Amino acid sequence: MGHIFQSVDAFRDILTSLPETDETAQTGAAARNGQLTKPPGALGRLEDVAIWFAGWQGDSKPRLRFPQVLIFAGNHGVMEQGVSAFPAEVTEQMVLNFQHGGAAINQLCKTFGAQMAVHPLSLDRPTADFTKGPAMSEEELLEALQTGWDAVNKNADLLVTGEMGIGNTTPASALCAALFSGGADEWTGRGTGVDDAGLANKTRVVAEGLANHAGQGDGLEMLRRLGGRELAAMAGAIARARVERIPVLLDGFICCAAAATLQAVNPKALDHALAGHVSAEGAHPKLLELLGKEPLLSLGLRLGEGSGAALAIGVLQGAIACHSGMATFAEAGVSDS
Ligand SMILES: O=C(O)c1ccc[n+]([C@@H]2O[C@H](COP(=O)([O-])O)[C@@H](O)[C@H]2O)c1
Ligand SMILES: Cc1cc2nc[nH]c2cc1C
Repeated sequence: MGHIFQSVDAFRDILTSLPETDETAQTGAAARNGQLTKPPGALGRLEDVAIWFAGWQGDSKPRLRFPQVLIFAGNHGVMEQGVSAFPAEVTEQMVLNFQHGGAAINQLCKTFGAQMAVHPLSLDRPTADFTKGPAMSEEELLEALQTGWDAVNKNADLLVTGEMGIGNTTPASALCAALFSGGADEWTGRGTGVDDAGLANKTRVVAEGLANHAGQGDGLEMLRRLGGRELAAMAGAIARARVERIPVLLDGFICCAAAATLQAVNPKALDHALAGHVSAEGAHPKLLELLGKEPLLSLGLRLGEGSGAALAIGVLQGAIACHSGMATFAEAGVSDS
């Protein structure tokens, strides 16, 4: 559904009436799963994943042929507060690296046959420092949501949203602290690797953001005040995928914080999404628990750029290949008890 949003409220409206999974396809997939040549439950979580995917694809024997990986990049005014182990210019340098095929995500996309696109969002115009005022204006938030919305290929059958943005674990932590209970210290982690003094400084910055903005509006308003362009673009893409009934794999802490802003507006907004992995960022396990998402992988990654979710494409490919390709007991002439 191509759509030009005239306002953030128009985007908010879309979140109130989202399509649901196809129950018939899901029930059909569950029935098929029960007839496949394996002991019941022997493929463990792969079985649940295939049935879930069947529901969103609307086919009890689904296919996964066209995974899309979208990487959004943004810069952050809050970097003025010294919140990262790396300088802000690395965001743009990494965008060039993505474009030249030299990043981890390029290799993972090649490995799993995913189409990858990189969307830098006004890198020369960082968001405002949220300790001084809202990170974005309404117009800036809207532009980033629309970029994410437009980036989704409606012919894709799986979407991974990833990000690149030096400093962005700080807005992600501030968003979590504002959307859920728990103070700045519970939600703030080391990101790219700040030392103890850096972590204390970051926690102070998150606490200031909370003091200035928490409780001043819904999930999307928090995204405007405390988030960033790449987080908003991921939220826009995840929402678009839902409207197109394209299943989503969420990546690490920043991606999940962006997704949480949608769930804050509509508790069912992430029903079409699974957590690709749990990252090593300190608060990611707690965030996943609050989102009600059990991660598919736990490999100690803390890279971002969609990498953990891209790896989980392989898990989905395996789950769907088994579900749709295996013979039933009757077809194979195997005794079922
Ligand atoms: O995905 C994660 O959980 C994750 C955890 C820590 C860091 N990152 C990546 O590192 C950058 C943010 O870290 P920082 O320390 O600059 O806030 C950003 O480009 C993210 O993609 C990503
Ligand atoms: C080099 C580098 C690559 C990244 N990819 C995603 N976040 C990143 C942060 C850094 C610092």
